[in-house]
Order: sequence, then C-alpha cells, then structure tokens
Amino acid sequence: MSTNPNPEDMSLDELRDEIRTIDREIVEKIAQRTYVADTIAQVKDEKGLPTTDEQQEQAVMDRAGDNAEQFDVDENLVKAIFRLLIELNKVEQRESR
Ligand SMILES: O=C(O)C(=O)C[C@]1(C(=O)O)C=C[C@@H](O)C=C1
Repeated sequence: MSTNPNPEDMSLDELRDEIRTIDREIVEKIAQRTYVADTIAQVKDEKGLPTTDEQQEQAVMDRAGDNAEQFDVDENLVKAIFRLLIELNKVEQRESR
C-alpha cells in the first residue's frame, strides 16, 4: 500500500474539497434565508397577515425558474428545492408565531 496518493486521487480529493466548501455555503445561505423569513413572520404577525402568501410563493418559484435557466441547470429540480425551502420557512414561521 502506497502512502502517496496518485495524481488522479489528489484531484478527486481537491474536487471533493471544493464540493465540501460549496455544501457549507449552501447550508449557510439556507440559514440566512430562514432567518429573513423569521423576521418576515414577525412583520406579518404585527400586521395581522397570514403566514402563507401564494402570490409571493409564485414570484419566488418564477424567479427560481428564471435563475435555473440563466445558470443552465434543470428548472424542475431547482423549483423542487425552492418548494422545499418555502415549506421549511412556513414550518419555522408557524412555530415562531
Ligand atoms: O415572503 C414571504 O411572505 C415569506 O414568508 C417567505 C416565503 C418564502 O420562503 O419565500 C415563505 C412563505 C410565504 O408563503 C411566501 C414566501
């Protein structure tokens, strides 16, 4: 067994390091988005507005589709992720109200 990784393994490790960093950033962004939504929940509470805003959800989904197209990633998969993010926020918002 060699202790020196071959160049191919090294580059695989480097690529996985890159993914590890990106994965952390994704979770950080999800946390930031959830934090903003918590603040939105407080504003809605003060104004007596319901948690769900279907028009806003549609705008978020439309934007997700546009961004997916712009970055050339699968629109349906990106939209599925945003649907989950919205549901996550609604669960959090309902818990905090
Ligand atoms: O914009 C809002 O009103 C939010 O609460 C945020 C958000 C979202 O996650 O994008 C979540 C729930 C609403 O139904 C609409 C949008």
